[in-house]
Amino acid sequence: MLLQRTAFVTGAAQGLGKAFSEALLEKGARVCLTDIQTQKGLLLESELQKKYGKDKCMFMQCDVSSATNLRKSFNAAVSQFGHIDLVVNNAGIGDESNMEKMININLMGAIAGSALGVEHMRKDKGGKGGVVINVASTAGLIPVYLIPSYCATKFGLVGYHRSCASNPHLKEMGVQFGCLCPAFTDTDILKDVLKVEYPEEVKGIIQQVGINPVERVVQGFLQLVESPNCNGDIVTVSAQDGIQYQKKGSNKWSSHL
Ligand SMILES: NC(=O)C1=CN([C@@H]2O[C@H](COP(=O)(O)OP(=O)(O)OC[C@H]3O[C@@H](n4cnc5c(N)ncnc54)[C@H](O)[C@@H]3O)[C@@H](O)[C@H]2O)C=CC1
Ligand SMILES: CC/C=C\C[C@H](O)/C=C/C=C\C=C\C=C\C(=O)[C@@H](O)C/C=C\CCC(=O)O
Repeated sequence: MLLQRTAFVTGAAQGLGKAFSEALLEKGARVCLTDIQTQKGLLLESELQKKYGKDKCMFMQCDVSSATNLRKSFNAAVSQFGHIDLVVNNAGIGDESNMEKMININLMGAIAGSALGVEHMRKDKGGKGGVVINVASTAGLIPVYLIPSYCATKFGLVGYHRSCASNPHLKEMGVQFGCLCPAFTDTDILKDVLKVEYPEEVKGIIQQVGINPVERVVQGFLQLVESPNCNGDIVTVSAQDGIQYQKKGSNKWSSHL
């Protein structure tokens, strides 16, 4: 299913973005890795090119909070690979002390990435169709009083996902929107969550909720992108409940798609 597909992944230098990219390469896809961290990204590019082949991946420095930067990176990826058919808007931060920056990256960056994805992929304007995956969070589905601004960005992103997925013109565009909502996962972003006003309370919640291993989130991600029809779907991944799906238009969660 992923063989011959070409993905554009933001925030791919480490954490979940790196793990999603490696999983896609493992399945035979080509990946344009992008991140604001140039050195880490270039090191990863060389490591992955050795493992999967030079023509399988490339790294581009890209700050998702700059629409111009994102557009240039999309164009470079298309020049290199010919087309893009999977966009993974994954870049994100958890800095409650800098609300504006967080909105620009977590929400505006994902919206800009989604819009560019649609522009490049839509069949009715010469594209080949494809899928946009927005990486939100369970903190985009349930309120968490300790991280309200982060929640606002992720609730916003879930709302954007649901709205885009309900566009009746998507069929002629050949584009689908899927949304991944992990709960706490073992990556560097968890360091940010401990910088909030009541870190002990966050630790208490994390202790109750548990921490996902990255591999479990990758499993949820792959199930979403490999689904023949993921449009409007939301996949949550948590240490407590594992992988759960909500199909478009349903308010029920189930353990299979
Ligand atoms: N780890 C967790 O507990 C959870 C994470 N998420 C989401 O998963 C996504 C990935 O985060 P993690 O891998 O966990 O964290 P991470 O901190 O390990 O990775 C985030 C990546 O985004 C990049 N990034 C930051 N600002 C950027 C910008 N302006 N432009 C481009 N790239 C930028 C960073 O350089 C880094 O490589 C984020 O959207 C996060 O909100 C969602 C739910 C749970
Ligand atoms: C700066 C943010 C960085 C990472 C956050 C990440 O995106 C993940 C957040 C995920 C989940 C948060 C869950 C929070 C849950 C709650 O606050 C409570 O509603 C649940 C409290 C206890 C759970 C025990 C129970 O199920 O009853």
